[in-house]
Amino acid sequence: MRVMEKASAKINLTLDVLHKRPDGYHEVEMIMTMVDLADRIEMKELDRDAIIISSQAGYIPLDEKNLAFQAARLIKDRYDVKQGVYIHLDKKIPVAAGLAGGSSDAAATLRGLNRLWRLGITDGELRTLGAELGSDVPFCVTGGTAIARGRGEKLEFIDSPPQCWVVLAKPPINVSTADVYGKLNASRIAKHPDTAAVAEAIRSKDYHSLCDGLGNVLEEVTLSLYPEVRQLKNCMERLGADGVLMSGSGPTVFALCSKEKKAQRIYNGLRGFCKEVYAVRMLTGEHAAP
Ligand SMILES: C[C@@](CO)(OP(=O)(O)O)[C@H](O)COP(=O)(O)OP(=O)(O)OC[C@H]1O[C@@H](n2ccc(N)nc2=O)[C@H](O)[C@@H]1O
Ligand SMILES: Nc1ncnc2c1ncn2[C@@H]1O[C@H](COP(=O)(O)OP(=O)(O)O)[C@@H](O)[C@H]1O
Repeated sequence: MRVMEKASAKINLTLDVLHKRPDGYHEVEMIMTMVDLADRIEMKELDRDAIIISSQAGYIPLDEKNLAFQAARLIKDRYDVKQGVYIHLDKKIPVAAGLAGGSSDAAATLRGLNRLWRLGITDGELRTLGAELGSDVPFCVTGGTAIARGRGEKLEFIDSPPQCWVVLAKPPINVSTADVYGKLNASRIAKHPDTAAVAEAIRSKDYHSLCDGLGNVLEEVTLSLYPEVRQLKNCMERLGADGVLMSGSGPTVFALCSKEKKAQRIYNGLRGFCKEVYAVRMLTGEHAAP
């Protein structure tokens, strides 16, 4: 038997940090949504009890450091599955980019193995399992659009944003999420985004208020460490984007555009000095699941 799963990338439309917690994590409030850029995960039964990972991408770990491996091991241990699995990751989402590529692969692996091994685990239980693998994994299990709280695992699902183009650009630097959170002074954040206002803009399909409300408190850390991320933001603004923001801990920056022509112009304008540029659609309505 063989199953395939799609693992979509997420962007953060808002990302606020309320305070640092005693366990070292940060209490967040953020709006996450999926975009049409995805890895494909193939899972096949193995005739021996092992987890084998392969990928066409040369730059991700293929051992127990891979989040898909960790997801497979977790579900095997928790449900006492004696069968092995071969997992192939067709990577399209840039790595260590702020787009939750690894988290989405882990979530897709949980969904896929639940089907492959007919375990009958509910979506809610898969999200709870996912939280053991990483803060973004529960959202990636279900996809769509959600306000995430806690360390990211407490989810309130909301409507999809209005349909638009999303141009993503990742500068050639690697940013560590732990490092960015570690350098944030949570008690001295200059400007907090208004997540409730952005959620209301989404509910009322008010695209312009959505663009005006974009905000991410981690930008102040990543932009000060890597001036090229600020340059990229400025460049997207000059090229006429309706709204521009860094996703997650970065370094990927995204531009929202309602018009395809404008998205194309931004895409072409960025290609000159950034290798990893994508123009994709926001995933909305029935397409919003990963
Ligand atoms: C910043 C965000 C926004 O969506 O995304 P990315 O930039 O990773 O895509 C997430 O909060 C990242 O989630 P994720 O990448 O799953 O983080 P985890 O593996 O759980 O944690 C990595 C490290 O980040 C820090 N961390 C993470 C989440 C959180 N709420 N507070 C934290 O302080 C901790 O130092 C932790 O050790
Ligand atoms: N399946 C995977 N795909 C991508 N990266 C992975 C995967 N498994 C583990 N990693 C590791 O996780 C780290 C974060 O990757 P990723 O999830 O792409 O970043 P982000 O959380 O910033 O979006 C990288 O250092 C990468 O080596």
